[in-house]
Amino acid sequence: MNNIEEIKTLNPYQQEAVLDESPACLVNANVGSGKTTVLIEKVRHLHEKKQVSYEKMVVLTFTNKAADEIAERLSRKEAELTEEELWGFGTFHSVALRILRRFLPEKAEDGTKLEEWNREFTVITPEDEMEMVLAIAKEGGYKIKYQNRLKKRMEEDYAAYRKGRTQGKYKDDLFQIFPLLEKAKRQQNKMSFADLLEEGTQVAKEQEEVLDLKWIIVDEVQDSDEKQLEFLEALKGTRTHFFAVGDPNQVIYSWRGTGPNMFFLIKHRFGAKELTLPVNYRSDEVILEAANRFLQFGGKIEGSGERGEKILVRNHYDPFIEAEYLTERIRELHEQGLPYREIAVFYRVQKQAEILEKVFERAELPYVLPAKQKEDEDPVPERPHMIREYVAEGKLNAVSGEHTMEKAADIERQTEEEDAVHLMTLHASKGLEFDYVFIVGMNQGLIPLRCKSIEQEEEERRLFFVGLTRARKNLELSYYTNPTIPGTYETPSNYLRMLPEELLDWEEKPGSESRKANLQKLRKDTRELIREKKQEEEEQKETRKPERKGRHPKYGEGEIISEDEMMIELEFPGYGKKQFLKAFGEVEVLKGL
Ligand SMILES: Nc1ncnc2c1ncn2[C@@H]1O[C@H](COP(=O)(O)OP(=O)(O)OP(=O)(O)O)[C@@H](O)[C@H]1O
Repeated sequence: MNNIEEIKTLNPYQQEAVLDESPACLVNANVGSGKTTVLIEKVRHLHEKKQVSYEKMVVLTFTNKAADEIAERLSRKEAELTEEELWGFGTFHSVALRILRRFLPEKAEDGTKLEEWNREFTVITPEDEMEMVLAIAKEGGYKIKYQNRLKKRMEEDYAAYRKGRTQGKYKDDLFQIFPLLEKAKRQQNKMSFADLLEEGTQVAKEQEEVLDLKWIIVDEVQDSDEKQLEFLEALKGTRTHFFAVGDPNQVIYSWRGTGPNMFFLIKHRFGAKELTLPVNYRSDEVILEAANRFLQFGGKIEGSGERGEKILVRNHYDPFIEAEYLTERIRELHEQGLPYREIAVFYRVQKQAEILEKVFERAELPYVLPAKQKEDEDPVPERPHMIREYVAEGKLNAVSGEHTMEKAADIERQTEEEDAVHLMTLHASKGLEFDYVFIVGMNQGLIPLRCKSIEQEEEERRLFFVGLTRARKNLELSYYTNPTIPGTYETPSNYLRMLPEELLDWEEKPGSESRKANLQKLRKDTRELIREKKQEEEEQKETRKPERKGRHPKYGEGEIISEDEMMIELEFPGYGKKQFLKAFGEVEVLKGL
């Protein structure tokens, strides 16, 4: 299908977005409304109909996976597309990196070390940067307090230093080390992720005329932070068109400068016209009605009108029992014809995967985890979200900073081919879709996590919204009676109560009717237990032998505790238990007492 035919299959809102040519346009899109579809069709339309060459476009995505998907779809139509042509297609960091590789000075031929970066720089991870700080401290005899928390301190304090702060809250030498670190990174030609973006912004500003971009297109713009915004502004010349799609309801990485407001900030910064994509093509009405309860911006999400099945809510004793249940349930679904790859299990914290993995492995149930998912999706949201794109896909090579399109496509194909259940955190589920979605651990204190602020609470709600809206047809939510993750309450999540009851098939619901019934049963059982116990005591009284006593010439009177043909044992006040051979006849058994 050529681009014109494909545009005809789009709905009028999508078509308007694809064809829009205003200098700046922001598409406020609902979840699952075809953002990716629009973005790809727009790029193709500009190229095929408007003769804009790919080199004059920058198409920024939030993950390498999304960038690869676009590049792959374009390559399918135009086999001879080169990586050079698509230099501007990628994440913010990878595009910044390519700009730097192109425009930074070349390495000095005579090998003299420069005080500035050259284009052969290597990219370092936050861990590498921390090692550099420790080396500088050791060499110069600088003091750093709380070294076990250095990584976190670096994130906060180094960012603050870059903004001009000269002293941190602890009385040590960390802020004196920062200028030395800056110098060392340049001398050693090493760049961190933050350097990539900052330096890339600088160079883009200087080279704006050379780049001469016709279009900047941004996906998931709601997740951009201040630094990324600066990069966009640096790239944009006076004649560059700006087109971005995003959904303020899906902001889930807001701890570093991003926030639901970013979407509206961008609109004003770029003086953008606003378009909408209201129709969700992904999920059935039951799922959308549930999702509507968690919508923070905009009106209702419109859907296809297909009703769908009720959302199952299930209670399991603990994560282990739950994992066993999931194994059986997933097997059952698979036997009914659902491919494993259409089933996903989402959880709030990475640790929850351990039990699932163990049980699935033992049961030989095929499953996959995201390529490289780790601490950045921890419950405590405090990592720079630029790391997310690096870690989420694991494709940005930390040394060269490059990722090849072929390799990425290979990885993609492999995952596509594998028929396996997807296990992932709610964070990692963003942008994906599955027929059947399980969200486990729906206990208060886990989903949502305990929050310290209203902003965090709102973000937790958006995160759950993202999770819910990944499902096309079926959703199953579950909570534990006996949760094992610290900080989790035994009560079901308030989010479950926020869902309209008529949409739910809630088994063992400890609310209203069944709760009353449970209480009544508990009372009845307890009464029965008490009655049984009393009866037992009565019976024991009846069968108990009357107390028997004996007398010993030395120890006096005592109680007979036990006796057989040979021995007799008595307990004497003040002397304790004593045993005697009956044959010696020392004990006189007292009758009738
Ligand atoms: N015009 C259309 N007709 C039919 N199906 C469509 C149309 N547009 C998009 N879709 C389908 O709807 C689903 C969601 O589309 P897409 O993934 O592009 O949405 P999205 O807005 O990027 O989602 P998210 O908000 O989760 O990031 C996909 O399965 C896509 O194929």
